[in-house]
Amino acid sequence: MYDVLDSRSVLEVLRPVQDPELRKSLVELNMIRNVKIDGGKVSFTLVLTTPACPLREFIVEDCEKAVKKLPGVTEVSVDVTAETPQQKSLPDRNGVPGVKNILAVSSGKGGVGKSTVAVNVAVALAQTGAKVGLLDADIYGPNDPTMLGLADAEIVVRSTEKGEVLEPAFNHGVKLVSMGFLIDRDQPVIWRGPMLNGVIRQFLYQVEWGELDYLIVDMPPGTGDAQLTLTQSVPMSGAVIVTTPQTVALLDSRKGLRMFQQMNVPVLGIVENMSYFIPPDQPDKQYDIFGSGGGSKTAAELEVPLLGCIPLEISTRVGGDNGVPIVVADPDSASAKALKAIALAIAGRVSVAALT
Ligand SMILES: Nc1ncnc2c1ncn2[C@@H]1O[C@H](COP(=O)(O)OP(=O)(O)OP(=O)(O)O)[C@@H](O)[C@H]1O
Repeated sequence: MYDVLDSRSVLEVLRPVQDPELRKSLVELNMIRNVKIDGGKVSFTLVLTTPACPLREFIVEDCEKAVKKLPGVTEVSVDVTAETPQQKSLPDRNGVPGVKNILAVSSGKGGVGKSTVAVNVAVALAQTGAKVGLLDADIYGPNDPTMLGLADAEIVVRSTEKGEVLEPAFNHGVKLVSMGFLIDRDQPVIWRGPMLNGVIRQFLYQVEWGELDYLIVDMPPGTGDAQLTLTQSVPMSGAVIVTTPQTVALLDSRKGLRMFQQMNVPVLGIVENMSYFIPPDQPDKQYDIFGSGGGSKTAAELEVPLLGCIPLEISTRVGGDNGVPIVVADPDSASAKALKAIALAIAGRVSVAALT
């Protein structure tokens, strides 16, 4: 079929290979670059659309199989890198310079594990090599500093030509700015709309976030001022809604979902947390403490994907309290595996939305 083994013939055999999520040719998406031939050895770079690509191995295997079909090929070497696409811009909302995607982690009611999901998803994305920031906008319970092992960190304010800027704290590969760094944890704070508005905008635009693939915003529970400020200020790549299997939590998450939809923020999906309890002394057992199947039912009803279900495990709570998220403390636990899969699913959906 091909007389000579050259970069053109390599690109031609790779042309039918598709990105399974984007359903387009890798060659046409400019994901194959730098093709080199050395005797029978073919090497090239595969540029994925996110370092957290859930189908990385699958795509590499497809490429290798296709190129090995070329006569004369003795070895195929694929160097995998990633370029996360910038989300689509909106005419009425300015993005944050250097930040490619802003994602909200939200919940209809408190205590469902929203911060646990936000922190672990952020760390799991960073573990894949993505550049990640976490903005803790949960003014009523800013737990992210504790969960990320930064309870005693102090935020640095620097004066620059552009005015004062905040330097985020950093741990487990994630940059963090939190209301918790600004308020005295033992003092109740009454936030009025404009004040809250100002702080959220400051956290978006006056923080030295640098280059980020993903800025994850841990929202306060409910559908109040913070949600409005955020969705009206910046273009958002999407929102993830955390719920538990109970009916009340599900009803509340429906409200949250509608709010994002009204603000034209794509809802990437629902995460069901505390889906079932795994006793530490009987890891093969499961108890459906809060019922079962609620997350998938709501997801189906509202026509959004269920991104995953996270069990209730003592080690997840301990990881949060100790500042070592479960995806770091016990990466092989059922919760960590679920959280890592959720992080990859989110990254995959964000790339698809940006490129289609
Ligand atoms: N899957 C889980 N297994 C065990 N414990 C969990 C799990 N998810 C969350 N928790 C624990 O439940 C408590 C509440 O979780 P978290 O703070 O993440 O919820 P939240 O929805 O952000 O709450 P708030 O509305 O107060 O901010 C924490 O102690 C956390 O460690």
